[in-house]
Amino acid sequence: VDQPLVPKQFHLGMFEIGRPLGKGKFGRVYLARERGTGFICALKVLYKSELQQGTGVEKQVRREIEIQSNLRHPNILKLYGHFHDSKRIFLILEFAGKGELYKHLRRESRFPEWKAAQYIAQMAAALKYLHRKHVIHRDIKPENILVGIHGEIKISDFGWSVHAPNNRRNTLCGTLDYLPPEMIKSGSKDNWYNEKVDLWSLGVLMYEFLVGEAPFEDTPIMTHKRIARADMTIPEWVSKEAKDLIKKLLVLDPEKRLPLEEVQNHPWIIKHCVKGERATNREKPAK
Ligand SMILES: Cc1cc(NC(=O)CCC(=O)c2ccc(F)c(C(F)(F)F)c2)ccc1-c1nn(C(C)C)c2ncnc(N)c12
Repeated sequence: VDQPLVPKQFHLGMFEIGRPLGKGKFGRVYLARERGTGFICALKVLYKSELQQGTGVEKQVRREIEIQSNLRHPNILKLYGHFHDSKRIFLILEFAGKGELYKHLRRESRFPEWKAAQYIAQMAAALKYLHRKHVIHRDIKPENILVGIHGEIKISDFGWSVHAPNNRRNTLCGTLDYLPPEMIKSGSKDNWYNEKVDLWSLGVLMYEFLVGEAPFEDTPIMTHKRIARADMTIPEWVSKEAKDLIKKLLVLDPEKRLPLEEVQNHPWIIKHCVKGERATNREKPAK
């Protein structure tokens, strides 16, 4: 694939800044076009003052950029490069033409099984790629997923949370819904660095795609309790194949969760994602 944004040294003058796309997690995001090639991208502006000061973070930022720059997968938001001035860090990222997945989910309230299956298949492929590179996402949720111009999903903010200054704040303030049992139980944290945490969150994501709300959604205290017991009910109108896959991912013992290869070969995925006669009829013709 030709890499349009090749130069190692970027600077602000190289870009025409377009409309603001919104506020991202750490900064403002603008549509931008690289003057030379006309390449469209998303430019994220972060204020150094907002990133925790102190040497630790600078190192982490560099490591984060290092990890993200050499990841290349169709379902992972590409970081093309970065540059900074005295006050700001600029990230040049892939433009996701259809914006935030969670907005689509809220608007449609829940996804039909064929669409949910396609998204979960893409997530499994992206997570398999990340895990092969020893990157654990640890923050899989609809808010961290964008949609590309062709409807394909793009995971972002990956690895970022593994290296993020895991001050309890951003873990506690964010939703508990997606945290696996091993991350809410106190005690040994070594399970936090096991990639199986992403399998649990994939199960939570699949449930939320199909049902429109997270499986353990409740008051924080109750969510905590219900996650620790994997206490959820799946509505009877969910297909039995989908129920089967959810139950094989939302398993308390990390070692017993269905591996990504088997997720990709699960009957529910095969039924909806294999092109041609076996795929069930869909609203949209197969691309
Ligand atoms: C631009 C954009 C970026 C991201 N993800 C990230 O930036 C991850 C964090 C990161 O890569 C990172 C890497 C190194 C590093 F040092 C730091 C640090 F420490 F400095 F913070 C952070 C997620 C989404 C969007 C986004 N947002 N939008 C609109 C919906 C607002 C969009 N609409 C269309 N296309 C889009 N791409 C977006």
